[in-house]
Amino acid sequence: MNQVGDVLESWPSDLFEIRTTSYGGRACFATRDIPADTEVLVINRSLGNSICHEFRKEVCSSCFQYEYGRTMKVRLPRGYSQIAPKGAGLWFCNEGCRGQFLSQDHIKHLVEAYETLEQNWVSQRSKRKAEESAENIEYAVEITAADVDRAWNRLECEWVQKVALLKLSRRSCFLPVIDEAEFACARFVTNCLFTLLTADENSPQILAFQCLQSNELPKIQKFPPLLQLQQNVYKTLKILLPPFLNSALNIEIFRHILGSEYGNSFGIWQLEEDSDSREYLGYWVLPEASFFNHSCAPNLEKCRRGNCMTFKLTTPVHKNQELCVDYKGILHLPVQERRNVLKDNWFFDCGCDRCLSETLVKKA
Ligand SMILES: C[S@@+](CC[C@H](N)C(=O)[O-])C[C@H]1O[C@@H](n2cnc3c(N)ncnc32)[C@H](O)[C@@H]1O
Repeated sequence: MNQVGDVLESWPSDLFEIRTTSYGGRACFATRDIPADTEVLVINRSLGNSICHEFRKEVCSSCFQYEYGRTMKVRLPRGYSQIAPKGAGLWFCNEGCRGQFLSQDHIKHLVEAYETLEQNWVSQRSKRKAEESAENIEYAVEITAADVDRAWNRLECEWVQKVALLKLSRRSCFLPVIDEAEFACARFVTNCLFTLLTADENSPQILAFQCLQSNELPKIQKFPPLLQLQQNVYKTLKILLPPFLNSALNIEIFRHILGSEYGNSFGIWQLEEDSDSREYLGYWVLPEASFFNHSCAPNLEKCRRGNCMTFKLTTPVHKNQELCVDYKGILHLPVQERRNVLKDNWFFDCGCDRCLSETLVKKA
């Protein structure tokens, strides 16, 4: 994986740079005095996104518009009926959004891949019902890094190599029956592979992605069934993805996509409502925005406009001051509760100035 130095060469903003901190890995620091309300970063393309299963017909696949439970009106145009007779699980709020989505280079490969996953999802319906009631798996108490590596090595040696020797028509016997979470995850990884194949490999987005911190181990330790979920998704994609996207799929990239997703994704929230009543529609990964650390006294606010995300200063900052966001909407909580939320969800002990000063006051 790349070093941050490579990312900085083509960094999209000259207002801040990435440096290593003493308390929490890398973070972003202002390169000059900057006034309040400045947008320090604007991102127009995600590495990948995932819409929660229950919202997939109700959220625009292009701008994430959500209209209070109404199914989106616009589907793929007639010209796509050959490669995507079931509509590839894509819904749009209007033809402009559909046009924008379909205008991406090589988009037919993504549509074809989504359609294949969609057809598999529908065809497994009856098997899924039978499996759901049969499931009763026990998991080890504490999984180690070596356990995770071993599980993937086993999959590579015993499953990938065996399936690769089979004729295409025989491979479907080795398809796992997947559930909603696995289906959504398969679409997310497909979306990421598409971006990795079609974006400029020297773009800040791709270079930043390669440097993202992975939280694979703490996440699997906290939710052991995830390892099985990931392997089911990998098997599904290895068998079903058409050649263009399959050419980019290997275990290393797959683990990095999911490992980095766990600590670096941003929620996609309904826009029209306030923060107490808005729906959580899904999430997306924005690698260039993933070097902002959390602070319980942040100076940046995130704002989504359609499929564009901006990071704007809420106060003026001085040269060398750190630029931070609030990861979880927890600023109103007492210090120990904030720290528990961050530890449970993001696996870190918050080292921000506010936590340090409030903890010291408590101890004094
Ligand atoms: C989105 S990344 C931010 C960039 C990260 N520091 C890096 O080097 O890639 C989130 C991770 O940064 C670290 N981090 C962010 N905010 C922190 C804080 N307030 N205190 C300690 N660690 C923090 C944690 O390891 C967290 O999982």
